[in-house]
Amino acid sequence: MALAAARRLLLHAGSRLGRREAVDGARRFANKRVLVETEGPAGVAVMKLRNPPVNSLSLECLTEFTISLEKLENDKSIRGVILTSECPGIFSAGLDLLEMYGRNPAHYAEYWKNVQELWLRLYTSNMILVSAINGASPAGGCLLALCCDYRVMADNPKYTIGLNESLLGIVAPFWFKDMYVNTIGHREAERALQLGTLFPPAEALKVGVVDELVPEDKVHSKARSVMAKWLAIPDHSRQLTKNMMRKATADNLIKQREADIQNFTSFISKDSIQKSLHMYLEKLKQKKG
Ligand SMILES: CC/C=C\CC(=O)SCCNC(=O)CCNC(=O)[C@H](O)C(C)(C)COP(=O)(O)OP(=O)(O)OC[C@H]1O[C@@H](n2cnc3c(N)ncnc32)[C@H](O)[C@@H]1OP(=O)(O)O
Repeated sequence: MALAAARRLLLHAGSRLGRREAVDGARRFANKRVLVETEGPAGVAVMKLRNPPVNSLSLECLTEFTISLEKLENDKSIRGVILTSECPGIFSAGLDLLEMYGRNPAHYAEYWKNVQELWLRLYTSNMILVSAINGASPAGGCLLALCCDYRVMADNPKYTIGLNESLLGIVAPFWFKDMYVNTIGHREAERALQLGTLFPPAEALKVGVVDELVPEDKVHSKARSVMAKWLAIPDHSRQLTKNMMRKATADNLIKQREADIQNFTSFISKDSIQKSLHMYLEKLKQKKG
């Protein structure tokens, strides 16, 4: 309830801000955790996640992300979005583990509903989405990138990308899996999901998790030049083609959203799963020394 009210407020405030900025010619709007700039080539917005330290997808971050996308979808002048990060060295650490650990079932259900919402909006967006992956991109971070039409990644061996859920003792839901299969094929997806593989850039390129590697300082310029190529295609034919390719995967979740929320909630509430998450969070802490 409270979140729905916050969402309405943000949308309202955002649209007022958007109008003022259009008058000023400064094409930019921001929530606390997502910055959207529309300077540069006409019709293109750059969306930057800025939820330090690691751009984890907290409930607030997911909500702001979804609202920003909704605003861009409603702005008929925007045809493409470059998705990137403002946090140095991190694209996104994925879903916020603290939203899935030590909370109550109602919270897990609310959180998961918002994860579904963002995924459906991103995956089925009519806009051209290009990700400029400028840092580590595990699990939900990889999910964001996989929703895009093209993925450019910084060629820095310190960065990895992949759906690593099984390393945490949790299981990627069927719609994460479906999108992985759509992107890298059944055999590679099966192996990578079971092993929870986090691919360094060269391997991510080889297996098809990303489309192109470039030196770190070229990620944004490359994303822009890729965008220019995609913008040259007529919107209606590109959009219908995208829809044809993605609809079945999205519909598969749409027809069982409630059951998927129930599944997630009962799975994540299990003592054994909470124990696994606790151990993983401890491991993250210990890593620091
Ligand atoms: C059912 C399907 C569900 C889930 C899908 C998911 O997305 S689950 C999330 C999976 N994500 C991960 O496994 C990533 C875990 N994080 C990391 O590997 C590293 O943090 C990362 C992203 C490589 C960055 O490393 P770095 O050394 O730069 O930072 P550090 O590890 O010290 O982390 C800083 C603080 O952030 C906390 N944190 C990291 N990831 C998350 C996260 N996903 N959710 C919540 N919090 C996260 C980390 O614990 C540190 O916290 P601190 O209090 O400062 O100790």
